[in-house]
Amino acid sequence: MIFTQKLEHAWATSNSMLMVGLDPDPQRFPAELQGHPNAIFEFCRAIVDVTAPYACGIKPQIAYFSAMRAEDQLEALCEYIHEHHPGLPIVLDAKRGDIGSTAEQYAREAYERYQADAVTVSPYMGFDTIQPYLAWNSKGVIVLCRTSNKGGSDLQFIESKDDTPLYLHVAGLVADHWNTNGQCALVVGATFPEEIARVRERVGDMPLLVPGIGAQGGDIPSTVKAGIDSKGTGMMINSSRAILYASGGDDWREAAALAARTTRDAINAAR
Ligand SMILES: O=c1ccn([C@@H]2O[C@H](COP(=O)(O)O)[C@@H](O)[C@H]2O)c(=O)[nH]1
Repeated sequence: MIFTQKLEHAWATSNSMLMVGLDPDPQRFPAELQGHPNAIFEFCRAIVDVTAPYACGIKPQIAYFSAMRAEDQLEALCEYIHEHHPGLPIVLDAKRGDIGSTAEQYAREAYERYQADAVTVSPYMGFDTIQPYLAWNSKGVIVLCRTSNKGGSDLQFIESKDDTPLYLHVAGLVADHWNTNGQCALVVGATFPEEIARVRERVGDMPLLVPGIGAQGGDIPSTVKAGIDSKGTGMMINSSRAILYASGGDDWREAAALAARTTRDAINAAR
């Protein structure tokens, strides 16, 4: 199944637009996992198992694994998700961007090594750096557009051709020229609902990956109202730390499940 079909299926079967982010920080792990040789895998596996019923997908952020020399644990985790939660798309958050020959290797890393359904990429170096990902025509390519951090405005608000801010120019480029096979999605931060609405208006029903609720404080009702598509779905609204570390005590699994369920419900209440 291609990425967008898998995502549409996940939205429908889970009745959820919540994407659970995996940013595993061993210093914040519960006592029972301290010193465990595969602590990152075990922590993430438990989080996936308890939150899967409330999620439309899982987004591991690769830096949290590679910084800890835990790429093997990420590989094992992706295999585990495909085997035990086959309907859940995996979005590898890697924000790659490099010349074509190197991009080919990044694409193999994401889609072959980690078996990701989609990967995040930067548009900064242009179309020839995105093409190697698009060549994997069953996979998703999620392009940074209006990021959730304050400093995103430094570049993304610069006025490009015909006075359009750069983030909207990126949205238009992806919608009109790069998305020939329906594989693309855009990253738009929940911390900027006005820009979410402008991007939605520009790109029609293209899926949006929306980080920035939870720990970054984005408002769920305004995010949903701004980004919902014509079918009443269209968003992967990510929350990582607010779910992963909902409790540092023995009840960490239950607390993560509750945080995921409550977030899913808050998103649905605004649809
Ligand atoms: O614009 C962006 C793009 C990606 N991210 C990533 O999403 C999560 C957010 O984590 P929280 O704990 O929910 O704040 C993290 O992996 C970021 O690298 C983003 O925040 N903003």
